[in-house]
Amino acid sequence: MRAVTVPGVDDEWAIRFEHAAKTYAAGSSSRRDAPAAVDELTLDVRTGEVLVLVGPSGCGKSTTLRMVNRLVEPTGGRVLVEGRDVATLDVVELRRRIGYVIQNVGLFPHRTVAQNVATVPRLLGWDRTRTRARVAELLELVGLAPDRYARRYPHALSGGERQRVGVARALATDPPVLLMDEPFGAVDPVGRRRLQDEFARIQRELGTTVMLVTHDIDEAVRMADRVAVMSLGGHVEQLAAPLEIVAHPATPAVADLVGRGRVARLLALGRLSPDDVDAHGTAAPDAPVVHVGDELGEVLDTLASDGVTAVAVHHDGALVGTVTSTAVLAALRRLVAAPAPADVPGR
Ligand SMILES: Nc1ncnc2c1ncn2[C@@H]1O[C@H](COP(=O)(O)OP(=O)(O)OP(=O)(O)O)[C@@H](O)[C@H]1O
Repeated sequence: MRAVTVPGVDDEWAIRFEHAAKTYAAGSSSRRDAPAAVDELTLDVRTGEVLVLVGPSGCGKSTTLRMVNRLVEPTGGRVLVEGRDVATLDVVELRRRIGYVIQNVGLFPHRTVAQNVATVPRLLGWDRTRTRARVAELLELVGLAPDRYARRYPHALSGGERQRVGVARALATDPPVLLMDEPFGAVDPVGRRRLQDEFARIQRELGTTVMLVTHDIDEAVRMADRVAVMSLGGHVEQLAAPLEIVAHPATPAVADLVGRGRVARLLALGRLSPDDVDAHGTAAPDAPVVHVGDELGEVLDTLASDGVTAVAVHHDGALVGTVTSTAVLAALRRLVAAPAPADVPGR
């Protein structure tokens, strides 16, 4: 927990939007303001969580994100980071404390990978030894061997490798907050999945508070601790854990977003629980084994690929029974039927 301690401020959140609003000025041809890109947004991002904003194009996701590092100045309300209203902070200082990763990263083309990653440490006046050590550490962290990559230029990297350099650069000074705008959008689906998994590992390791924007609901439910589904005007339709969003969409707009492919998402998010296990069931001695806590999708895969009716279930190293495909279906139904905990947008 690296939040600045401010008297009277609960440090469980790292970013807070208080009735934050943004109306862009209309073009010169019109005398009227455009409708609000973000209208009265109230939302907390908890310290150490990954909060994903997802929603249709133009609903205000990037505007919301950019109000945090003041690339966009709110026209109403306020945004606080670690207890402080960002409008009161020096913008350069603020941006040094907030990592920012965008699609196509924007690496400096005439600087090497190492020089790109060292951008903020150099601005902060770190000495050469400390900077070099940090660059090597970060490249290792994002899976780019320093001796192979440090001296290369961005044009000699794949899209995925460039994106990794962008993440390393954003993390150079271990910022408490990281903003990511479609960070994996330009990477092919397989590379994208790998980057998402690796980034999740890095985030867990560092405990950074992350706000990530995507229009891809699958990316949202895979990456997020909580998902905020937005509609036009930065309106939060639902704010909840990924499973909750998929199992219990709160509004028709959310239902629409998660509707297609919902069962596949439930299979990826739901876990095998002791309730799904038949304690008296028997499986062939050489039957494959699954574990309590495995993804339901993995369990179903095992059942399907081995052509068996039941597989053995282990829990804490011991055989506890068997599970069948019927039980997996029952588990899915239970997920959808379970009563939804109250979702209060913004908290
Ligand atoms: N600089 C700007 N000047 C005027 N209008 C803008 C500006 N930036 C964004 N907008 C408008 O504000 C609204 C919200 O845009 P924003 O980029 O925040 O949406 P988004 O949800 O991130 O969209 P996308 O998924 O397409 O990137 C849109 O109607 C957009 O046209």
